[in-house]
Amino acid sequence: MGTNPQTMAWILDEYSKFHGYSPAVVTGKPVDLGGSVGREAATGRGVVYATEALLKDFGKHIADQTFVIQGFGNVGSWTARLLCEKGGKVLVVSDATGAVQNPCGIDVPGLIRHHQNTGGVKGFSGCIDTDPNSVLSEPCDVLIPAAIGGVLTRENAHDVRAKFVVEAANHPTDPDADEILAKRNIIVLPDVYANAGGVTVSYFEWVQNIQGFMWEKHKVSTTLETYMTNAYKDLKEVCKSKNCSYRMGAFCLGIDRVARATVLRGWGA
Ligand SMILES: NC(=O)C1=CN([C@@H]2O[C@H](COP(=O)(O)OP(=O)(O)OC[C@H]3O[C@@H](n4cnc5c(N)ncnc54)[C@H](O)[C@@H]3O)[C@@H](O)[C@H]2O)C=CC1
Ligand SMILES: O=C(O)CCC(=O)C(=O)O
Repeated sequence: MGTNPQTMAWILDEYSKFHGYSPAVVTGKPVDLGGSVGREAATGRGVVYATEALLKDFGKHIADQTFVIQGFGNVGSWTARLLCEKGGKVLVVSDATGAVQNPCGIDVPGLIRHHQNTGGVKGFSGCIDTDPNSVLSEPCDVLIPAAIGGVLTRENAHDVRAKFVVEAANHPTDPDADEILAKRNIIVLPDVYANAGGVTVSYFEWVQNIQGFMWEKHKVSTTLETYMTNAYKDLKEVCKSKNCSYRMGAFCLGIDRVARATVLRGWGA
């Protein structure tokens, strides 16, 4: 958060001054300096693939759902843009400058232009300004926190009026809120899966850097879609077999993979 490809270019440059040109040492670089095409959009794109997989499982589609998004930086704006392209209706968007609302669906490309011109979402002419403090309790099908951590707490989890929470930000839901949302049958898709599109394309960037062979945009997007869709299937299977939440399932899956690799290396008891 608060960084961009320019920041990663400085890290690359500083490291390379001491160790020689080493593009694979940092990811999220500008494409002109060995970054991957598609990395900028990757986290939002991954959030959308994850949301699509979740909704499909519940017999729903992005095109018939409404969305509220907190945060309109890299992750929030790409998520909004791609949801909109798939026919989803984004009702409310907020950022550090304020919040905007349009019950008929926000013109996301217009909001992106307004954001580029003014540095925030506040005052966008296609919407009405609304209270940023009530964003998490706005009625919608899917609530997407895509800003800072710790925003869903025991103080406000009772007020959430979404059916699904897709964690695009890192740890937006604290453990108390997680419990409250579960009791209220609100499905939470955890950050460890939902926002993994970013780190996945960072992995693709690293692969491209060490191979010295850059991929085309289509390959990045389609490979990411395969990873996110397969990961959802694996996650769902664990949740079913253990009768647990998506968060618990994701942790079980991750820990089990590390444990298996550890035992295979001869570290077993
Ligand atoms: N950029 C990436 O590839 C990934 C980012 N994430 C997580 O996603 C979240 C967002 O990251 P980015 O979009 O990259 O950051 P960013 O710096 O591009 O954007 C952050 C956004 O949050 C807004 N914001 C800050 N404080 C706020 C508040 N109190 N209420 C509402 N909005 C607020 C800012 O105005 C801005 O729109 C962070 O939690 C980050 O850790 C997770 C995985 C990958
Ligand atoms: O790009 C990466 O390697 C990590 C991105 C990520 O997961 C984050 O910003 O939290």
